[in-house]
Amino acid sequence: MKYNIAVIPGDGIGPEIVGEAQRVLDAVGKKFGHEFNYTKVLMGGCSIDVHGVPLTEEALQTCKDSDSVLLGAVGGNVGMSNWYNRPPQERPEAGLLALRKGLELFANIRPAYLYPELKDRCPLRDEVIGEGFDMVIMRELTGGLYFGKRFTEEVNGVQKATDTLTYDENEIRRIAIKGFEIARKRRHKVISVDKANVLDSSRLWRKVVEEVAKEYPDVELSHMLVDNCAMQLVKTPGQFDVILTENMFGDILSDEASEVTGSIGMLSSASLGATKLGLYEPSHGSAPDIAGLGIANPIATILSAAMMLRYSFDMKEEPDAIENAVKQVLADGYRTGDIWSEGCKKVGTTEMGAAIIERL
Ligand SMILES: NC(=O)c1ccc[n+]([C@@H]2O[C@H](COP(=O)([O-])OP(=O)(O)OC[C@H]3O[C@@H](n4cnc5c(N)ncnc54)[C@H](O)[C@@H]3O)[C@@H](O)[C@H]2O)c1
Ligand SMILES: CC(C)[C@H](C(=O)O)[C@@H](O)C(=O)O
Ligand SMILES: [Mg+2]
Repeated sequence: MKYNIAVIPGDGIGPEIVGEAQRVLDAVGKKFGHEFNYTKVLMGGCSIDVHGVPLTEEALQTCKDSDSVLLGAVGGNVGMSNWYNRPPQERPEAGLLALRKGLELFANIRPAYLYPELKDRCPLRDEVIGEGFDMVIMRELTGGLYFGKRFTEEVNGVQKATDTLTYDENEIRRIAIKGFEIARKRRHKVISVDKANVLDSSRLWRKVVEEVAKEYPDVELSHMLVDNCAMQLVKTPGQFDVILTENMFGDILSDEASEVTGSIGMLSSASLGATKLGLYEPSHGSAPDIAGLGIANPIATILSAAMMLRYSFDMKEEPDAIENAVKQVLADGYRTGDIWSEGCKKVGTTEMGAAIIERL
């Protein structure tokens, strides 16, 4: 089969990690007889430098016309046109938000799994980790604060900035359904995270999630306030199976969960909508502090490519093969700097990619 993939290397470490994911996809294609065709798309700071905007209409259209999209990361305080000093809607990150919205990818799946081999990289004590850590954050991705009205004004000589948080019941219902569906394939447990003790949007969230839960009697639902959740993630991480939450809470909690797995360099993600077209990207950013050094961990991006094969292309053996190769590489002691510990082989980005391909 032939598949057309839009590839967005982006900024910072983006091109380095995406390059490894593409090499892994090529190896999978060769092994299983698939053809992956790539179309490179500019998005983020690199697009600002060339086109003056973080995402052009043509770039968005190329993504819409593809079978799936693979993304590295965007942003950073570098670039010819000084990306950081631009207003939010003109910054590299605005390109990413426009892409998610433009492709209507409302469901962001972020799995956080602690490989037994990385237990010593987890900052939590053994008795806290207990049986291990294997959860998924189902994050709403096209609503909430990120897409509300925002403006800065001067009122009576005082600077005032406003961001609004809005959800309607349909937006909540469709992400809740995705959360319960994924829980059905896992340990049948959803913890819905909100701030219903303060926010109207959270009260509606809770009400709609409870309605949806009635259709899933085999899935246990409980609610947790977001501040408590941030604490519980490091106190009793094993209690979580699926966290279902809104956009901003999911952004913050997924970075926290990533550290429990040893490094944000391990956290993959898939963004899905109503069709098979998905966006696959690591949960981390462009890591400007290590860009160009050849030391970034490509595993999150490689695991995101595996998610692409599973969710957009309905493959099974192929993503399993990638995931097993990653497990094997870790068991064989290969580590990039972010997950390295005494006694392991420290490798760079390309060596890690090559070691995974060897084990495919
Ligand atoms: N999806 C995206 O494109 C995305 C996601 C998050 C942040 N960003 C952007 O990235 C820029 C930098 O953001 P930040 O510094 O807050 O977050 P970041 O995730 O880029 O980096 C945080 C820390 O984690 C490390 N890190 C991240 N990925 C790594 C990897 N694969 N291997 C090893 N170490 C890794 C970095 O070196 C850094 O120390 C900002 O402009 C931000 O908006 C983009
Ligand atoms: C870069 C930024 C807009 C993005 C987000 O907040 O969604 C990132 O932090 C992420 O987690 O994918
Ligand atoms: Mg984030």
